Amino acid sequence: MDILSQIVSRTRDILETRKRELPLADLEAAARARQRPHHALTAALAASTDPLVIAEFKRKSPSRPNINMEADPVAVAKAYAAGGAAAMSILTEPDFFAGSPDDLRKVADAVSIPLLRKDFVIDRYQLHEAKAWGADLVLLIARILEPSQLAELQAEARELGLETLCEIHNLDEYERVGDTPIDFLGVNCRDLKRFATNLDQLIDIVPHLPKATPWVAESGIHAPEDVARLHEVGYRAYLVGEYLMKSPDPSARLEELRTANRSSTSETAPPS
Ligand SMILES: O=C(O)c1ccccc1NCC(=O)[C@H](O)[C@H](O)COP(=O)(O)O
Repeated sequence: MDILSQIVSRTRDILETRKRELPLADLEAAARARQRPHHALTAALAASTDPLVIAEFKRKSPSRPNINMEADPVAVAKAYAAGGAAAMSILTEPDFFAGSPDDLRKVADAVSIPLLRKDFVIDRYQLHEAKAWGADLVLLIARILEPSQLAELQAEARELGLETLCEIHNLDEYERVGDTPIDFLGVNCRDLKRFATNLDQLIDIVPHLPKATPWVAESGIHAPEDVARLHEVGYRAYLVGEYLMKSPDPSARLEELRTANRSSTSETAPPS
């Protein structure tokens, strides 16, 4: 079984338990009771043509067993907000990423930037969890969803007032998205068989990407030059985890990433 299948299988087990402990009706009531105002990443996108950094909180991952196990989500969130993060991504998957719902809940109470629940969403129950825990956006991974399921989750997310980042790794996965009206298209350049990242792949796929949906470059971004290169070919946002989580000064590194286009020598403007 590949790593994504293992994670999805574990996610199904976790969900079964959670649904028993908190039925959907009670979860919906908790989501309605949450007072946090909505923070839209689409609004940040409309307000600026500079690179938007979606800064990720991630203690570990299958490819990196120890990124920053001691990190405090609220301290990291405040550093990211101070560095000008357009949004923050928070892993809530417990077993493979050492994330938790509490990480998201605490951050939601501490900062006023859009928050992405980064998890392996396969069921509408998880959208309601995301809402109840304070998220503004959810990740939908094309490879683990049937096209019809993707469309249904997208529609329900929208009803709940959640924006969606739909992730693909290649063109076959993009086919699965079809006409589903996602808010952001993420291209993840991590090959989950070898765990290697390859930014060239993000560039090679560009001619095939839709012009009308903003693109998010995901994984393997470790320098302002990476952002500048991807910005030149039309990416608008950058999901960055390990590089920021390992830095002793994430605010400063983030600021360099989000202004990377200003030091770029190229005159090429990203497509609008
Ligand atoms: O990172 C992994 O090892 C991984 C394994 C299986 C599924 C997903 C995985 N990563 C999730 C991500 O997409 C990254 O956390 C995100 O793109 C940030 O990447 P990076 O900046 O390279 O930490």
